[in-house]
Amino acid sequence: MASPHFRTGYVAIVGRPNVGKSTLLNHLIQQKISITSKKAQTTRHRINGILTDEQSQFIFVDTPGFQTRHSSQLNQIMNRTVIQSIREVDIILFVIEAIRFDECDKGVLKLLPADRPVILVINKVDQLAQKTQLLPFIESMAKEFNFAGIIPVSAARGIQLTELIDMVRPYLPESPPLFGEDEISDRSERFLAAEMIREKLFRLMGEEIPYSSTVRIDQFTVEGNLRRIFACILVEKSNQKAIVIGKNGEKLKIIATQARQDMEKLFGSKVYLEVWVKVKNGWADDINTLKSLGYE
Ligand SMILES: Nc1nc2c(ncn2[C@@H]2O[C@H](COP(=O)(O)OP(=O)(O)OP(=O)(O)O)[C@@H](O)[C@H]2O)c(=O)[nH]1
Repeated sequence: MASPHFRTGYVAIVGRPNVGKSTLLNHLIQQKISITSKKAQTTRHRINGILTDEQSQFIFVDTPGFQTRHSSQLNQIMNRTVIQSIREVDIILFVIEAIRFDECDKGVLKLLPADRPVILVINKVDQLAQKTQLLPFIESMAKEFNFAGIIPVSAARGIQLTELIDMVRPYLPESPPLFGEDEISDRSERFLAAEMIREKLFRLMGEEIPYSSTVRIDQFTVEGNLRRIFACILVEKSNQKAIVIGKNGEKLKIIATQARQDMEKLFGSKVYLEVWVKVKNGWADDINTLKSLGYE
């Protein structure tokens, strides 16, 4: 039974691409749901990760990085999703890198609502050569915005994450938990399967493949302890198709094998996975295609 003072609320994690939002979410909820890679802009959908302890339930809304360089429909939709998800939360974690506050960070900060508590999370402190640089940076950041709190962390190393959780807790409204103990994501398995493939794609391809490549699940069936999944990687150009497939299909085989192994762990079942690669010209600017792929 939840205590009468149990707290439950929504927490948004925002910040420009590559500051470590996905890493932070993963470490906070101790589960591999959101996707991280060296490539910016891998998180495209809103993902809810949930952390429940004895006193509270934190429902995290992971948001895509803001895009300022490109102006395709996809980026506009992504920015809209960010703003939308911020409106629905109780508290915002604004993530930046130690000790950097650039124009892109400023742009993100400007979009945050003034009527919501914002905690400044200064990530990657493990990378700091001189820890003495931190205090003056914190002082200068305190002048930029009326933050509810400022905390240096390392998401990757798990430094100060308990302290961050304790800082967030008082801002959640008193309420019983909204999700069951073992629910870690409200995203469907279908979506998570696509994310697994996409992560492998970006990890293996790096800069060779544009971030606008995407994964579509054509068929997802559960047959006893087997999930049968047919997926399709959509690329923009035929030369990219050849790159993804690789010589004798080797690259694609690695992507599919690694994705299948991750899925088997996540779903706790056997997975039969087939992955195809298709060229979809100019899909990033085709609003109807975006909608059919599940972008809001
Ligand atoms: N050294 C160090 N690296 C980190 C830390 N947190 C994240 N990183 C790295 O920073 C890179 C970007 O991390 P992500 O979690 O993908 O960043 P993101 O903000 O979610 O990026 P987008 O999805 O593009 O918006 C990855 O290579 C992470 O391993 C940290 O605390 N220390």
